[in-house]
Amino acid sequence: MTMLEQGTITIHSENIFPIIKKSLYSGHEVFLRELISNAVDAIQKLKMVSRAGEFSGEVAEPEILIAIDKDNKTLSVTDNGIGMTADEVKKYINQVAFSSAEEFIQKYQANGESIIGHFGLGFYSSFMVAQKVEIDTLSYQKDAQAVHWTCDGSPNFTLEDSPRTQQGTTVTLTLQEEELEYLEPARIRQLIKTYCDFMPVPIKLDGEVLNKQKAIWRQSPRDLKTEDYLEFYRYLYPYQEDPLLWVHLNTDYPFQINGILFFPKMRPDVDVTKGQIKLFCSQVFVSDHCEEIMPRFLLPMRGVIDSPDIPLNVSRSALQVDRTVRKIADFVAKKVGDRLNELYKENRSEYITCWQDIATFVKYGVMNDDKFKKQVEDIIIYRTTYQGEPETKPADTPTVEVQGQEGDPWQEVTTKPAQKDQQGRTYTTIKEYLERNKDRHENRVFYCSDEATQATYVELHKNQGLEVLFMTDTFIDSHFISFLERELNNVQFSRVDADLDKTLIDENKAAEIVDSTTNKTRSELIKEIFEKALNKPEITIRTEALKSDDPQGTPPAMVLLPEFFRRLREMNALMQQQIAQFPKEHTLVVNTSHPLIQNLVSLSQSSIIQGEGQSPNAELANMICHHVYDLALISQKAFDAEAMKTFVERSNQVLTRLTSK
Ligand SMILES: Nc1ncnc2c1ncn2[C@@H]1O[C@H](COP(=O)(O)OP(=O)(O)OP(=O)(O)O)[C@@H](O)[C@H]1O
Repeated sequence: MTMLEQGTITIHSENIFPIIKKSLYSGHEVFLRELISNAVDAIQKLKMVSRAGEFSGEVAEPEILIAIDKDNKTLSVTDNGIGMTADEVKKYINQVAFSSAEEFIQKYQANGESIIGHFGLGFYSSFMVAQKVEIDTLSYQKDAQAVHWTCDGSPNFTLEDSPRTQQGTTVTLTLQEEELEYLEPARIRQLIKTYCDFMPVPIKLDGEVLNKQKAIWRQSPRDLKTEDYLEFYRYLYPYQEDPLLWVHLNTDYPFQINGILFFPKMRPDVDVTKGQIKLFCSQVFVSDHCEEIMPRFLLPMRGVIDSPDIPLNVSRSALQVDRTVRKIADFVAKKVGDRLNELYKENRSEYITCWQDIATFVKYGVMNDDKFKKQVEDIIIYRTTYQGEPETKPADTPTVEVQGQEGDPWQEVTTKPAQKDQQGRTYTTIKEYLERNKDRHENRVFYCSDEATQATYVELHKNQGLEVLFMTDTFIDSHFISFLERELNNVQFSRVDADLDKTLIDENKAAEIVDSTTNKTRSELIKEIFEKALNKPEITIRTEALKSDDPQGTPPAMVLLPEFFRRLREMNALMQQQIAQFPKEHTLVVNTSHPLIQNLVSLSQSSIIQGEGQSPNAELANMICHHVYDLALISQKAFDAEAMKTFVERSNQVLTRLTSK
């Protein structure tokens, strides 16, 4: 192939200039952020040259002054930084996209100070709001001549000598008619607060310092106390409850990232899909939407991330695919995982206190991020009915302390970290649960998803020594249970009201014959009584003698919802965005050991003697069957308005009947 020509693409500044002015940044207001960033850079650069011994003069107390002149419609920003010579203005200002940063950093090796600007574009954002921009500047260099640069928004500029005697730079914008809002001090204050609050130089308007300056995330965690973190959190999120836990990010390699992430107290009104972390670039606020940068499961966290390595001038959707951004997201997730592990190992009781607030997003993270899962899977904890091992020495052990040997059981108990929360409730991991219960019910986990409605069932399990885990987070736990079942091969989760474990049933009592004429067992008789009274074919009546030292302590009847069918219903309901209704088809377990049920058998039998039909005892027995069933439903909160009305009416009738004897 013959090459016809080789060359450089030419850009006509007349055409490109309007595009830069209009489309460089999405919001006009960022021009102020850009000008102030340049001013901060100029001040930092002066410090650097001074340190390098290249500036013999006195470095004045750094400051940035904003001045508003309503009559002339001008807004100006003055710094006492490095200034520019005529040559520098020609080089850095007249050439768009030419920044001095690289050269500067290479020459002076930034030491603590970081330079914000990098692209050589920021300054031109002032044309988004100004019809004319002027620069008046005097360089720090010996015998420098001050210069004045003017540009009216066309690609033409003028550069002339200036009478300025003060070292530094003033940029003056004559605002366009439609941008006069930037002449309002309140608007300027608000912009400084938003974008420049943590910049390390005081920014003044009418003598008043507008910014906080202290960016504690740039400090070493070693120099910060708990109160510093809390004060910072309160500053960022006023009127919110204090956070329980935070992670201080502080790294230079492979990318630079600083920040503090707080785990907020979880409240039902927190929108977990909306990021609340503020994104900074070298202490300059960029955005409070960092959805593209943070792993989704960490979105509910709050705080600050500051990184000069996040490309800020590209579109936000491009951010999601940016490799550095993805690496930063992984890094943040890893740091969060590390912090949780550290707390779990070093301060278990604090971990447990925090758990309620962090559980949701830890679980969400585990389900969505494989690396995070590997990091934290062993520190996911559940509240349990297990009371833990004794924490104090048993009474019969000698009071004199003997040096424990390895493997000494007493030593192991006492050195085990605390597993209880402040209310004395015990927590466990799933591995500990499975290990502890493997002889009684291998690979089976009993759980409770709602303490109020499943209280009876939990009690029943507890009394028989079956350990129940509380997985009561409606938002995440049902998904998490399915996830765990997939992860932990062969392990099955059964809700306490799904079925009755054989350990809960007294098998011997079932076959006891109580009706000599018909040879029916008590169980058969009770089943018949209930089937007849309720007359609901969709309900399966099952009779069991529930084990207990005190039969009064067990319920006379309870409703069971088989695990598989219940989950299926819940899933269907979820897909149709409805709340799962209580299923019509369910099992009613009648407890044949309960005195009430035994009395019911006697009552029913006496009614037969009295003769069937409308005998008063038959009627009462019938009412009691309904009542027992209703009580079982009530404890599952499975009543609608109509059922509640019937229940109250019947309660009154039963009581009237009983008191009339
Ligand atoms: N107040 C100032 N004092 C001294 N030099 C300045 C000042 N403002 C701008 N400059 C010079 O002009 C150059 C270009 O500025 P500009 O804001 O366009 O880009 P930048 O700050 O380098 O990068 P960015 O586009 O990321 O803001 C700067 O690199 C700096 O050398």
